[in-house]
Amino acid sequence: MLDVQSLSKSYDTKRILDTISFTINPGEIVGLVGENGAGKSTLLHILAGLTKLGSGAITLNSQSYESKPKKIRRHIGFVPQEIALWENFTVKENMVFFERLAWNNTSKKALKQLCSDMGLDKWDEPVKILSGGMKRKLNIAISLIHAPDLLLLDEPTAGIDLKSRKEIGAYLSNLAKINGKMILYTSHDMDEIMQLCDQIYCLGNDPFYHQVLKEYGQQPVLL
Ligand SMILES: Nc1ncnc2c1ncn2[C@@H]1O[C@H](COP(=O)(O)OP(=O)(O)OP(=O)(O)O)[C@@H](O)[C@H]1O
Repeated sequence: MLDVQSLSKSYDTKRILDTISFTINPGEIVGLVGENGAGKSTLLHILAGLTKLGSGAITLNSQSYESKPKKIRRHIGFVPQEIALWENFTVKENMVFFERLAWNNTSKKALKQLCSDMGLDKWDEPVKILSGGMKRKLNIAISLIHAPDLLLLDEPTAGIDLKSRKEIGAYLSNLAKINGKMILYTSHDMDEIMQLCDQIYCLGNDPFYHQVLKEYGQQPVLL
């Protein structure tokens, strides 16, 4: 379980996250919504161990971020908003490159299977010729190489077509429901969030988002 208690974060004097608390259970997909600048990426970066928290406490499977940061990092997969791939390398070369940086050893066969499970079958093609949707899928596949328990996705379907969105959604659903992963997901697409997520949290005080959530039949859970 991911347990976030009274987490706050400021940049200079600007308070971005203000004593937020929530949990994510194994098998659960949580959607995070909110206006631009509400702090969604900041929260994901803190949970990925890339940005220091200001105050509060976070534990993953009962281990504290503060006392076991390196150990915790092994159990987290993070897909940033920006696609981060080697454009001149093939899909296979990207997977092998990132596998070497991972903590566990994964065979090429298993890496290829990871890609094809996600509907990415261009194993020997250079990344630069892939569509945006395929690049997104590869980014997600890379984040899963070390078999993390917690997967953090920052707008993983931004700018991609409906079919790829559906494929990614189905894949993430299986990861949660069959493999028991915890998934935290940001998106500006409310339909997608509604379809995919078991729980929706709203960051920030913009009444527009509270209203939209109500229109979708959701009592907004405000962080
Ligand atoms: N490294 C930083 N230094 C100072 N301010 C920052 C830094 N990173 C983010 N911010 C500020 O923190 C606030 C929250 O940014 P963040 O990117 O987390 O929002 P967001 O909800 O992810 O927005 P979007 O929906 O546009 O991606 C913004 O005002 C941003 O300018």
